[in-house]
Amino acid sequence: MESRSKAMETTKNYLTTAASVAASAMLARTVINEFLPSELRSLASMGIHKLFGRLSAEQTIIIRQTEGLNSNELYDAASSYLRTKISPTMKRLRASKSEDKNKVVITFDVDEEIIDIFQGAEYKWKLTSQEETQSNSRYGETSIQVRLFELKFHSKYKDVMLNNYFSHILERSKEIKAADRQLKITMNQYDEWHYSIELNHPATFGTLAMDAELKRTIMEDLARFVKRKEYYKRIGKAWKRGYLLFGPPGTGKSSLIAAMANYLRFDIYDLDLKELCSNTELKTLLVGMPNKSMLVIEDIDCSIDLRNRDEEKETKSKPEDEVTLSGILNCVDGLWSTSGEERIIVFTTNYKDRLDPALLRPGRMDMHIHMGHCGPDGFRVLASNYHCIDDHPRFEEIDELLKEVEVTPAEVSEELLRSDDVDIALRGLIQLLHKKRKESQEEKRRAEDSQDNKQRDGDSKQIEEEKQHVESETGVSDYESIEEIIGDQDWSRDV
Ligand SMILES: Nc1ncnc2c1ncn2[C@@H]1O[C@H](COP(=O)(O)OP(=O)(O)OP(=O)(O)O)[C@@H](O)[C@H]1O
Ligand SMILES: [Mg+2]
Repeated sequence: MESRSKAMETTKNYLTTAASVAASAMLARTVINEFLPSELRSLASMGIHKLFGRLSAEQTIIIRQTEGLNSNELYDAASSYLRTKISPTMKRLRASKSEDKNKVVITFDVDEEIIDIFQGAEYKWKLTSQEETQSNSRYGETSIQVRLFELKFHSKYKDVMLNNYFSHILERSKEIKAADRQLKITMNQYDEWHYSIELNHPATFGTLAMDAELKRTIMEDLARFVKRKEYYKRIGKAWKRGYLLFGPPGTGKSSLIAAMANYLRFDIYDLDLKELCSNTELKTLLVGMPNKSMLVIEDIDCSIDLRNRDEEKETKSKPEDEVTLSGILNCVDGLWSTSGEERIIVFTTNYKDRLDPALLRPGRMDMHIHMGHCGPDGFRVLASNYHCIDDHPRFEEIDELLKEVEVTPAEVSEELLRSDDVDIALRGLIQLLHKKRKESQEEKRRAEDSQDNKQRDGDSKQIEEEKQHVESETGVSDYESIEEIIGDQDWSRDV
């Protein structure tokens, strides 16, 4: 009896150890032969054969939280990765939040299973926990709980798993961690990246009011850029991309920069050129920037005189005591930071026409983005941001006004924020649009009047000149009388 239960227990243990299925099969056959009546033997043998056929194809890999004293990177990566695979059908989940993060993290609990499909193969994950004894010189033997993942898969996918699946998990977990990371904005003082603060700008492409088509183009451009490491290598170009944002104040240039950083999960390096004394200092700062970061130079037209490159050439003999346009161009062309990769460079300006054509030349800044006044697309986004509405009886009227009136998204936002009551807020906006329309009509009228005045001034000046000319030629001082004198004469021939 004792030997029988021992044999059964051994069989059970073997059954759970997929790596030793062949041995288990042999043992099971022995058990069948020894303990089952002959008529049941053939039936049981067939069943066991099928079962082991299936099990022998299944392999299990154990991924422990720690290996000895070392933490296991693969376990951490799998934890992050599997978090993204949690499905609503799972019965037991765990929730946690640390004080320094403002997010609740959901993970799955011990004994829950997750099935993941990768490159056509099925991987079955289960989190388990087991008690182990640990000897310690101080406390002697203590028991600890060790977490581990059991990963089961068909043995034919073993190579795929070892070569691709684990690296996929490690790669994805890096991305997930990057997405969870708090973004920073770093500023320079003189020639050093001096202090960083958390970037908590809430702008995203979703909340940005701009032409829908332009928004889509920018998002696609960014997404393509980050995927193109190999492409840039192949064409021999630094893995960088430059954007020039231009438009009047309050049209969302800085908001777009924040949206780009939030979208790519890149830190921002906000460079104040006025803090710098030379191109060398500029180089030092660029070299000190990490990968996956965004260099931002706002109001580039105000930071440095970028109008006349010829002047720069003329003063070339001067010591390098300022940041020059060619310094900036080198930074755009990526000459000083060929070691760095995955960089975005963004310049902003309110006045594109003040920039040197060298900076605007094709191939220099990859995309020129015009941030314009608020149109119907932009207004819809703002109405949804501030009042969670996507339609309202007054939208049509507003759309019509927006076609005529130049108003910035910042001005529209301000009106929408004035009241929680959407009707009051929209009424305020309509009043603003009417006021602006009136102002611009008056301005137009004034401009036309001044044009007329100029024309009139010009005419009277011309008349005055003609008068003086006639005076000097004829000695007659009264214009009326000149007309009388010359009468029908051919003036040009006479004069
Ligand atoms: N396109 C936009 N979409 C959403 N909100 C906007 C947009 N433009 C402006 N705003 C609102 O107006 C505020 C000011 O906009 P922002 O600072 O982005 O403008 P800017 O173009 O950078 O102006 P400046 O030229 O003065 O630097 C933002 O915080 C935001 O609330
Ligand atoms: Mg700005």
